[in-house]
Amino acid sequence: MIRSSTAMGFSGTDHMKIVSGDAGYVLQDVPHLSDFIPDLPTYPNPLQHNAAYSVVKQYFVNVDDTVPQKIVVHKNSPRGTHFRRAGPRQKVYFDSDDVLACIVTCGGLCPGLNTVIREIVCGLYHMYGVSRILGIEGGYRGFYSRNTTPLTPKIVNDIHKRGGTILGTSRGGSDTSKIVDSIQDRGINQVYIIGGDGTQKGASVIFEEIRRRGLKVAVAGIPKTIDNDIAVIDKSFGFDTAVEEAQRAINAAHVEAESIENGVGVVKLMGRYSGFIAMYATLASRDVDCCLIPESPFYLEGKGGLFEYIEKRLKENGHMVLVLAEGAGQELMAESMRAVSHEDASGNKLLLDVGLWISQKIKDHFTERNKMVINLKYIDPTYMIRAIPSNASDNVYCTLLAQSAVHGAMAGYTGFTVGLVNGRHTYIPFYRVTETQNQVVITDRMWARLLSSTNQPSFLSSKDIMESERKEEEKK
Ligand SMILES: Nc1ncnc2c1ncn2[C@@H]1O[C@H](COP(=O)(O)OP(=O)(O)O)[C@@H](O)[C@H]1O
Ligand SMILES: O=P(O)(O)OC[C@H]1O[C@](O)(COP(=O)(O)O)[C@@H](O)[C@@H]1O
Ligand SMILES: [Mg+2]
Repeated sequence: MIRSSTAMGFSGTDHMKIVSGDAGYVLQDVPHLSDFIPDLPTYPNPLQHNAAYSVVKQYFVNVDDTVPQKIVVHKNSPRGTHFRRAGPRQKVYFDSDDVLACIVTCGGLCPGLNTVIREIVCGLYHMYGVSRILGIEGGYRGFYSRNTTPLTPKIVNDIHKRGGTILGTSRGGSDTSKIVDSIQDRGINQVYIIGGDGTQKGASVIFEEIRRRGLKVAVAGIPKTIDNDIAVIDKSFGFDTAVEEAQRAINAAHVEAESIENGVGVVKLMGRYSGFIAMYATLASRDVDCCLIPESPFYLEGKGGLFEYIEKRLKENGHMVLVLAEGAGQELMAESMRAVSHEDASGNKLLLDVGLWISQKIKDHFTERNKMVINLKYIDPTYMIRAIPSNASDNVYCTLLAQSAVHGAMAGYTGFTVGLVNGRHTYIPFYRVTETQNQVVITDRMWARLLSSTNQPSFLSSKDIMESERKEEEKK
């Protein structure tokens, strides 16, 4: 039995809605329009008359269905945190003719953005009969500085075959009250926000302001991050595509390196704070001798250092390939360059180019010491990877995310991000995806698999291991 408990009150940005049950069951629920607007009318879900869906047994999701965050459990361990299962509900809180939806894309590009836009438009239109959908151009600031563009299934028909976002995007410029004024003035009542961690923080404050004003407007986030750095969810869309495309750069580096004497191929991949793309691209390739990520500190000189390892690999194998995430070695580099730190328009730290820096360091080391002649080739495929359309599996994933968002908003849920948790689509409250970042845990099995596949040094002292374990403990 589920006992509705404690923190149903909403306060400031801590709008937590928590339901607890027997055996340590906790549901971190998402807000609903009826939480702050009384006596809202409901309507039967139009899908029940849809020829395709009406024949599906149990098509509508049971209102009590929830998905556990942890699926590995022990006999006596508490059941732990759960999220509301995504999907169509029997009752909806919007009459389709009254819906005016809008879609905005914010932050950096990511393969699959256009697919999500397409499937929100087609989902609203074909499943719910909603035909008034606006595109907000150029990210958050487009709400108040640009005209809107109408979106129909015809207009978005083949956009999933193109990279980028047809709506344009931007960093910075998220003026919450101007955005909500624009939503209110235009009569928009469903807002679909596609973007990364920064965007979801923006979506959360937009939702807060909408709730404060008591507007019947559903706010749904669709998490976008090529870096896979969004917490809670299994994986972000575009990540698979990025790992696949990164193989082309790694292959090129490998071909170059093995064709010349003492060839060293260096490839820099995306990953500001999280090295998932570098880690998975390395594991997939098998041509990589060393992978460096932000989560795992490393050093260059001396015993167990990178230079010693490169020399060893060149002597053993005649060539080597190094893959690094853009956020790797930032502290090491800042120390050696005494660099001043800068930020982009969204407040993200602007990184120094670790690829160029490390390439120069490697060249200097081998030429200055007159150790051996090396031939180093540096490849930075960042924007070539980011700009491609999503692959087949990401296309399917984007479709399901978009449809989950549409079902959630139509059912009156708001202030949520859609996400895959243990293979099931869920609605996650904003605060859970914005409070921490998803990072590679260097004391987990996956990083151990990588170390054993490349045979690179771990560069870790026992102090580093303890520090990593402490950080993980803090997150729990
Ligand atoms: N803490 C925040 N509060 C409100 N808006 C934010 C916040 N952080 C970022 N944003 C806004 O979200 C948008 C995208 O953020 P950015 O960090 O550039 O990309 P991403 O969403 O991909 O992480 C920008 O318009 C930015 O102003
Ligand atoms: O050149 P830009 O647009 O600032 O983007 C660079 C950043 O965008 C990313 O690809 C993704 O970052 P966001 O998720 O914050 O958009 C990072 O890996 C990279 O540091
Ligand atoms: Mg970000």
